[in-house]
Amino acid sequence: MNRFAYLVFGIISYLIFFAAFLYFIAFVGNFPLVPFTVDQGRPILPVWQAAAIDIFLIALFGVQHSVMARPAFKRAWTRIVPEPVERSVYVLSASIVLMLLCHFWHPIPAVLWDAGSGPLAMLLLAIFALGWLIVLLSTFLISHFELFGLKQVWSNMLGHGATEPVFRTPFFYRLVRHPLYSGFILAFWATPRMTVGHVLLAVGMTIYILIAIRHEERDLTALFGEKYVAYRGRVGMLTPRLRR
Ligand SMILES: C[S@@+](CC[C@H](N)C(=O)[O-])C[C@H]1O[C@@H](n2cnc3c(N)ncnc32)[C@H](O)[C@@H]1O
Repeated sequence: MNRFAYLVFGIISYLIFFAAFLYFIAFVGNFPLVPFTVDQGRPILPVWQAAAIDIFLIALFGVQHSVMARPAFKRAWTRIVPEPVERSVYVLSASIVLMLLCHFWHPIPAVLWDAGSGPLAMLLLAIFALGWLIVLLSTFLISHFELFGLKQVWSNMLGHGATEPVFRTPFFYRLVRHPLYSGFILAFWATPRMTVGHVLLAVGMTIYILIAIRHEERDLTALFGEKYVAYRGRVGMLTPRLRR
């Protein structure tokens, strides 16, 4: 019974994540498909008031992601939360924090650049789309269903134990160590019309990504040892390394 309940919980968490992810693409891209976007929806507040709220939301996102992903937190947390659903609880928490960010975000409308609607704007939109595509593809390259907790609840349903983490370097991962984060950075920065609010989101998320990489690489080095150290030595972090 528990196994089935965990599986249902895992599937529901995954579906909520997917809806939040699609919403977030529309939010960053300012698509009028959703009520709140980075530049539209909430009333315009004085700049410092809006900036304080937005920075708090980015920090909340960063803290949730960083703290709940650490091995020490997971060890303590799985004394309360059953191990098979630990990742699904993480995914659900991350989705809730992402939706809070989208819902309470306050635009700061001053424009920093505007490429209009010509070829440059098209190019920036294409880079934006490419960024999200890289994010999605990267999740499949390192194991989409494990990253989002479905593999864990399914293995548990079949009565298998937890699987050991596997070090993978397919495709993009041969060029850069963090393609998923590179994709996010492209998606945050590539916009035909950059406002102060949007640049705050892009800067905040880029800082978060740089901090996340530090923590993630420390954990990966502890987990995979020399193999990861060698990989780090030969492959660039967010952009391919130019050979001499
Ligand atoms: C949100 S994903 C981001 C992956 C990577 N940082 C990127 O930007 O493509 C984070 C998870 O991927 C795992 N991970 C990162 N690089 C990996 C690799 N080369 N092989 C297997 N797992 C990896 C980390 O341990 C972590 O659980």
